[in-house]
Amino acid sequence: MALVHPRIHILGTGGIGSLFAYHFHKHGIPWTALLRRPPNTKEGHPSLSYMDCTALDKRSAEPKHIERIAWEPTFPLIDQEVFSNDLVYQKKMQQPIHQLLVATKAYQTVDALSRIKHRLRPWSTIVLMQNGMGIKDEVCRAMGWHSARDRPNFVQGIISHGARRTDSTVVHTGQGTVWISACIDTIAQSSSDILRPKRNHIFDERHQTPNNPYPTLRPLSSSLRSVQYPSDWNPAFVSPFVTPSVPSYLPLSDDKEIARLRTKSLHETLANFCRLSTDLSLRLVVPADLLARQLQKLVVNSCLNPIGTLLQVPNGELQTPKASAVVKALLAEAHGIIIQSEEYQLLPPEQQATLTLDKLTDTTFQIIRDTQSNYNSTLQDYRNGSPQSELDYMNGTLIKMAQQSGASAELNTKVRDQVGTMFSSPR
Ligand SMILES: CC(C)(CO)[C@@H](O)C(=O)[O-]
Repeated sequence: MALVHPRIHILGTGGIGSLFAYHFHKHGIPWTALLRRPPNTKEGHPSLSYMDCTALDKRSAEPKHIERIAWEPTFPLIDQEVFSNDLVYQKKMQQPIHQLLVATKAYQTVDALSRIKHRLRPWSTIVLMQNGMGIKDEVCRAMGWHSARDRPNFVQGIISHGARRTDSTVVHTGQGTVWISACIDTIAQSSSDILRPKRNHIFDERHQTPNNPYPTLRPLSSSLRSVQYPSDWNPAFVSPFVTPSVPSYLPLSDDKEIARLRTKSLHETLANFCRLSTDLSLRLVVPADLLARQLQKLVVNSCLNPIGTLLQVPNGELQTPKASAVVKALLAEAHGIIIQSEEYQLLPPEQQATLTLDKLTDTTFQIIRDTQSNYNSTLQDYRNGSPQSELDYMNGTLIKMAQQSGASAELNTKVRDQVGTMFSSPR
């Protein structure tokens, strides 16, 4: 029997969301784009083209087309009028989402997720693939997911590929890497367990070597494979007047059953992403490894993005003596903040050793050299007219960490506020 891959829903179909969409399509993984409004196509079916501008081989720059992609609107403004009496549409809009990739801007996440909250279950798996930190906690607070039992699984990703979407074409502009890991629920376990992956059913670290330091996904046990997701669609609920916030499934009362469903969904989601390992240099890492990489990226983004944005220059210009002195001062402050943070304290010594000031400085200036002709993403957002910057999830996260530990965040506050003023002024 052919293997059926569970469907992935994608929220945020800009460059990164569409890059994943193309690769899911290539690997036969069904996916649905959740769009703000019905796509504007003559045929009534959207299409997506993929253009690889990262390869030297000119032939690969030929666009590859995907026709008739599945889509669902999430913002039923226009749709309310068009579809409010359509029972099939109503039914579709209530169906549970088992796997969700979130690739919106960090500051759009809560609003976008709140529109599909009624379709998420405690065993759904949400993959956050965005810049910055602190998004998961903000989402859980805003959705009222206070206990490990109500909230879905979370997977955190870090991506360094460059991609942009123009109309229906996604252009892969820079080869990079994707790192993903499960977020182990901090409520369910004591803090010393959080980053100890050997205790869970997901990672297999037996075959790691110095040349291949990555764990593999444990095979899904046959007992979990046979677990069925509750079929929660009750046709009696099909009504044009269904209120999305009313759950249309009978909540499960058995904690063990919920835990089994969660493990199955988490595993299936990671397995779907791992199918893109070769195409997108995607690496599954243990949670401690991912957290260390997130902290490193947080520091790089918090020091490079605001200065490049305030000066409105490409990354390479940050090597001038004046600009690099400011970047270095920010780096010193950011380092002082992270080493006093709760997150850093959770890391094992080998991961803490990757976050010294010298290493962070070397990495930041290496990235500046590697991306010298690029404009950083915050400056691109500014030039594209975004109403808000993602710095609240970069420098803003460092400032929150500093408030908790009592470290100084004077410079980070200053640049965050200056960039905030820039974004709120007319362009
Ligand atoms: C690495 C980076 C700073 C390069 O521009 C990128 O993460 C960005 O633009 O945000």
